[in-house]
Amino acid sequence: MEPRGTAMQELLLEALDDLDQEEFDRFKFNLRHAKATGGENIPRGRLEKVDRLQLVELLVEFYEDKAAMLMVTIFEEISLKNNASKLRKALGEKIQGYKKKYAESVMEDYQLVEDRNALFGESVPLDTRYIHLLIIRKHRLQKQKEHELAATGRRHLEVMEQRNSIEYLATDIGSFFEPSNSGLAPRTVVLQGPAGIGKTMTTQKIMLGWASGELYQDMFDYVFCIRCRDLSLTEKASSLADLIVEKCQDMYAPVRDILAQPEKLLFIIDGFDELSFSLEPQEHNLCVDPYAKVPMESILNSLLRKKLLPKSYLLITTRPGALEKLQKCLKAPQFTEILGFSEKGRQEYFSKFFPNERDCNRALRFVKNTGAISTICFIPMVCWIVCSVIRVELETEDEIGNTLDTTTKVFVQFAYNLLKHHSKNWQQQSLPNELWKLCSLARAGILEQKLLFEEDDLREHNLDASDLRAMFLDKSTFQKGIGCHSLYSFVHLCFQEFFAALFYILQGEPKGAFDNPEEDLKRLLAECEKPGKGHLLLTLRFLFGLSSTKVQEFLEQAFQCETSGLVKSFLLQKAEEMAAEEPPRTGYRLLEFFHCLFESQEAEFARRVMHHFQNIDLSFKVISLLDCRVLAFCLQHSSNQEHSLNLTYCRLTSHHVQALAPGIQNCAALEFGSNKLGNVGVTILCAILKKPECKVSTLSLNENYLTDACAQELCSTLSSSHTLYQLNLDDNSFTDKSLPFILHLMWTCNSLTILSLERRGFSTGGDQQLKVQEEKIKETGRQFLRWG
Ligand SMILES: Nc1ncnc2c1ncn2[C@@H]1O[C@H](COP(=O)(O)OP(=O)(O)OP(=O)(O)O)[C@@H](O)[C@H]1O
Repeated sequence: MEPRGTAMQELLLEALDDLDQEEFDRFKFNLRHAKATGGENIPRGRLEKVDRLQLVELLVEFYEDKAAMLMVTIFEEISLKNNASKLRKALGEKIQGYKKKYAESVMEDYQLVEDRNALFGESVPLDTRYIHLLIIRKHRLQKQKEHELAATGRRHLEVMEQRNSIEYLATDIGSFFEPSNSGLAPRTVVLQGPAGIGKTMTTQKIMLGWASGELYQDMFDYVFCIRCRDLSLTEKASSLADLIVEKCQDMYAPVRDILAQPEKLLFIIDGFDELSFSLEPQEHNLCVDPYAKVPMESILNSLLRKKLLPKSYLLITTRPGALEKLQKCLKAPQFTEILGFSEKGRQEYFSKFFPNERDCNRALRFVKNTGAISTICFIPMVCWIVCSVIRVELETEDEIGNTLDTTTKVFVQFAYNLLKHHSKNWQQQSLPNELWKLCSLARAGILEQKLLFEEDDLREHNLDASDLRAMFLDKSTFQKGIGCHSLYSFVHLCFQEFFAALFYILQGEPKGAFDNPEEDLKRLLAECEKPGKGHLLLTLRFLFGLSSTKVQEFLEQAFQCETSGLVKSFLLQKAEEMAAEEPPRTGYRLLEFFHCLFESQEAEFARRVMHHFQNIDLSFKVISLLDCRVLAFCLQHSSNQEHSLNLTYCRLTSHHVQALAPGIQNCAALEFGSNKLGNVGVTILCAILKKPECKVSTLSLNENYLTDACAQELCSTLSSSHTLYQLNLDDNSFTDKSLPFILHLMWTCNSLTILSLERRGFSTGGDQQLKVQEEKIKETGRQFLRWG
C-alpha cells in the first residue's frame, strides 16, 4: 500500500492557506462544534494555538477521509462560498484522479494470465488468450411483447405463453445489466456454469475491460472483484469499507467518496460455490452499515440480500450445484449461463495451442473424429487438458488414443503424461507414495472446503519436498501484517477434486488416520448427500469415473499402484440408494446423477438403477452435447424400455439428436418440442425410429422449424410403426405440400390415435381436405382424434 495520503493533506493545507487570519480563526471556532458523523471532535484545548499545518494534521487524525468534506461544510457556514467551491472542485478532480489510479492498478493485476500451455506457467496477456464464450440469458417475455411478436408471425410465442414464457437469448459480458423487456435493469446478475467453463476467466475479462475503458464506463465508477476462496483467509471482523481499502491496495483510498455513490459500484463475487459459510438469513447476521466491523460472512450475506448498499450492482458466478443455495439469498436476480466455446471458438483455441498448422489440423481432426472428445471439448478447461494430452502424443508420434471418452479419463491421461515426462521419482518406484500424499492433501481440503493451503498443511501431508508440488500446485504470496505469507492451491479446483477422488481409489499405502478406507469412503458418500454439500459433486463424479474397471487397470499399470476393489461395489450401492430417493431427483440434480453413471462407463450401474426413472423431465434446462451423451448412455443400458424423455425447450439441435441416438430407441415417449432440430435432426431421428427395436408411442416435435421435406421423411418412416399412438407437430413450417404425406400417415399407421397439428400453415383448401379424410378414417371405426 502506498504511504499515507500526503496528497489529501496538501489539498487541505492549500485550502487553509487561502484564508486570512480572521477567516482561519472563524474556521477554528466553527470546527469546535463540527457535526461529523462518527468519532469525536477535536478537543477545544488542542485547537488553540495550532498553526495551519498542525490543524491539517489534527483534521486528518480526527476525521480521516471525512476531513475535506467537513472543511467544505464549514467554509459554507462561514460564508466562504468561493473557498468552498474551489475545495469541492479540487476534491472532485482528486476523486476522478483516484478512479483512474485504481483502474490502472486493476489493469496491472488483471492483464496477464498464466500461460498454461507452457507447463510451468509464464504469463501472457489475457487478451491474447481469451476466446469468446457462448453466454445466454434467461429471458422472461412480457405478455404485451409476446403478442406484438406473435402478430409478426412468430407463432411459437403463443405456445411459450402457456409455458412460463421463458426464452434463452444470446448475450455478452457487456450486456449483463441491460434492461430486460420489463424495462427494469437487473442489479444482481448470476453467471452460472459447470467446472472449468470459464467463469473466473470471464470475471477477469470484465475487470480488464472496465479498467481499460472498454466496458461499463458510464455505468460503474468502481468494479471490485471478490474471490470467494480468498475470503476464507479473512478470519477477523472487518467492514465493507475495509474490504474496499484492501481491494484498492491503498489504505488512504477515498472510501467515503467511493461509497457515497453505491449505484456506481459493481461487486463481482466469483466462485460462490467455493464459499464455506452457510449464509443463513438471520437478522443478526445482516448489516446495513458499510463501516460496521462484522464477520466477512455478514458482509457477503448483506450484500447479496441487498441490505448493504442496496443500490450497488452484483455479478455472482457459481457452479450449478450451489445455485439453489444462492437463489435463496438474492433479490430479483437475472440468470445467465456460460455454455462454453462455440465450434469456431474451439478451433481458435486449438490454433493458439498448436501454432504449427499441421499439428493443429491433426489435433482438430482427431477431436472431430472422436465423437466422445468432441462433446466434452466445449469446456475450456477440458480443451486445455485435451490439447496437452494430444501434444504429448504428437511429440512421441504415438497414435492418439481414442479411449478418452469421459472427463475422468482425460484427467487421468493428463496426470499420467505430466508424471511420465516430468517426475524424477518415476524411475524410483516411489511415485504411488508421492501421488498418495498429493491426493491426501486434496481430500483433506475438499472435505473441509479448503482451497488454499499453508506450508504447514504441505508438511502435514509430507509434500514439502515433493516434485509433485511444483507440478500440480500454484503458489501465491499474500501480505500478512508486515510480512509475506505463501499459500498454495491446486492449479485449478478441478484438479483438487480429481485428486481427492483418486485418494479413495489408491491403496496399499500407509493411510495413517485413514486406516479404515471403507469407513472413510462411506463418510464421503454420506457427506455428499447432506444439503449444502454441492462442492462435493465433482469429486463424486470423478470417483464414479475412477471406479471403472478399465480406468483402474490403467492406473495400476501406469502409476504402479494398487487400487481399491471396494469402491465400485460401494458406489453401486450408493447409486441404488440415490435412485430410490423420495421424492425422486429432478432437473440438474437428476442430470448430475446421470453424469456419475456415465463417468463410470459401467453398464451395470445404469442397468441396476434406471428403472427408477420412468419419466425423465429435463424440459427448460439448457442441455449440452455431453449431457445428451450421458442421457444416451444411461438409457441405452437401462433394463427398462418404457422411459419417457422430455427435452422440451432445451435448445436441442441436430447434433444433440446425434448424441442422444444410442439411447432414444429405449424410450416410449420422446418430447422434443420447441427446439431447433430442423431437417437434419429429423433425418437422424428417422434413422432411429426405423429400427425394429424402437417402440416409440408418443413423439412430440412441436415448433422445431420443420419443413415439408421433413414431413415427407417423418411420415413415411412412421407409416410402418405399430406402436406410434400420439404425434404432435404443432407450429412447424409446413405448407399444403405436406398434406399428402400427413394423409398417408393417418391412413397407414393404424396405431396412431392422436395427431396434433395446431397452426400447421395449410391453406383453407388444405384444411378442408384434412377434415374430410379425418372423418373418413373415423367412419372405418378407428378411434382417431386430431387437434388443431
Ligand atoms: N474464454 C476463455 N478463453 C481461453 N481459455 C479459457 C477461457 N475460459 C477459460 N479458459 C481456460 O479454462 C481454465 C478454467 O477456466 P475458469 O477457471 O475460468 O473456469 P471456472 O468456470 O471458473 O471453473 P470452476 O467452477 O471450476 O472454478 C482457465 O484456466 C483457462 O485455461
